[in-house]
Amino acid sequence: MSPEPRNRDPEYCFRSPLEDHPTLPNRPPKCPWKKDLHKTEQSPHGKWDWKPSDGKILPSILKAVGNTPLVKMNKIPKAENIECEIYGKCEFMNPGGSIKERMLIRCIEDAEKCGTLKPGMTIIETTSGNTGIALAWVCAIKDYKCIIVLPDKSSKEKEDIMKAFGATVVRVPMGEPDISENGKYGKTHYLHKTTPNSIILDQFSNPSNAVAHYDVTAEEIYYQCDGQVDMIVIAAGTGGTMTGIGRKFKEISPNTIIIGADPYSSKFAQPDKINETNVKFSEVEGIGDTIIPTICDRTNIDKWYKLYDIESLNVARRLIKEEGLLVGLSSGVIMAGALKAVKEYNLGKGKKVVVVLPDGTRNYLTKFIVDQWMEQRKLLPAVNTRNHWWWDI
Ligand SMILES: N[C@@H](CCSC[C@H](N)C(=O)O)C(=O)O
Repeated sequence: MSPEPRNRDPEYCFRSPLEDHPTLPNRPPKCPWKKDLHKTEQSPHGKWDWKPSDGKILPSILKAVGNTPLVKMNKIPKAENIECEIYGKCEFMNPGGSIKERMLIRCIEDAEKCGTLKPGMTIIETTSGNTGIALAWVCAIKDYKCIIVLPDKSSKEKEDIMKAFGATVVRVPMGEPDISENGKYGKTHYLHKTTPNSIILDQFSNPSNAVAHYDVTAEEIYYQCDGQVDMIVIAAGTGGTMTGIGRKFKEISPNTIIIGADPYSSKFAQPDKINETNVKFSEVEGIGDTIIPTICDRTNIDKWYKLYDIESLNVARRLIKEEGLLVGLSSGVIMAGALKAVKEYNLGKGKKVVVVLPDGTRNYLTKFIVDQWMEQRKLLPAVNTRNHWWWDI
């Protein structure tokens, strides 16, 4: 199905381009991928020796990554008068709990092959959490040291999981300019400069991120749907999933409609004017940004939808309550975008829609699943269940 790829030669070895001063990871990409490249010459991507589990005993938990279930949704489509099939790609069922694991293993293995990552080194990364969990998890298994730079918006649940794997977690405040001393990229840069024998994998610029989804996640979806995928709905944080899945599908299934879902306050969506809003903050973690990371290729997105937290978080709660899918915040954005898209595109009986569900409820046990948390943020109407006389004063 896919073209035979080139061998990964040293010129493709990625090094985070650290200068003396921190810079934003939104440099122009160097990847030569173009829509019809695979028809004329070999893919620029290296082939990954990735073997999915055969269902027998695994040599380590790392081999349990991927092959996540694709699950039919039943009640939500019915309640919304939607006739097409909607399937959730359950990335929260990866062993570390998110979509970040294939790509993290790929980044590590590529760095090991290139010799930029050697035994005993310390890996430093800034993350909204899921990449950090995946990294801390792989480091625990492979005996690397790990320092995670985590914005204070990210949940305590995520921090605790990383610490359980043995990572050091350094919190940075929101609102600091990203490349300032206390900003997420500035702090990461400083820690790298001052930690001997350290490396930054740089998920925002590292092509191995997108290529993992191109080589594996996209192929899984195509296989699970027997080659009929009419629509895929995804979001972007680094843009790795979007780039990898988008590029592979434009090659193997060019009629698949690719939809991007983006929370208000983020600036990924196109055209730019649909991002215009007074909303400055979203509770959603892990997707959305105001810079477009180096690896993010938005050219394969056919249409973007913007979502408010009130709709996304309530849809995330419905995914749990009505479909039994223990999803996280960003899944609500993507599913809310999917509901709008299938209606607007008028997808009828027999059409197949895949909604990528990036992480799970475990990361947000104190957040959107708690009624009071939702009510405090006016995301759910506050109900006077105790009949307080002063309620409406
Ligand atoms: N700009 C956002 C999202 C970054 S994407 C990171 C990725 N999802 C991760 O798990 O690290 C932010 O910084 O919060």
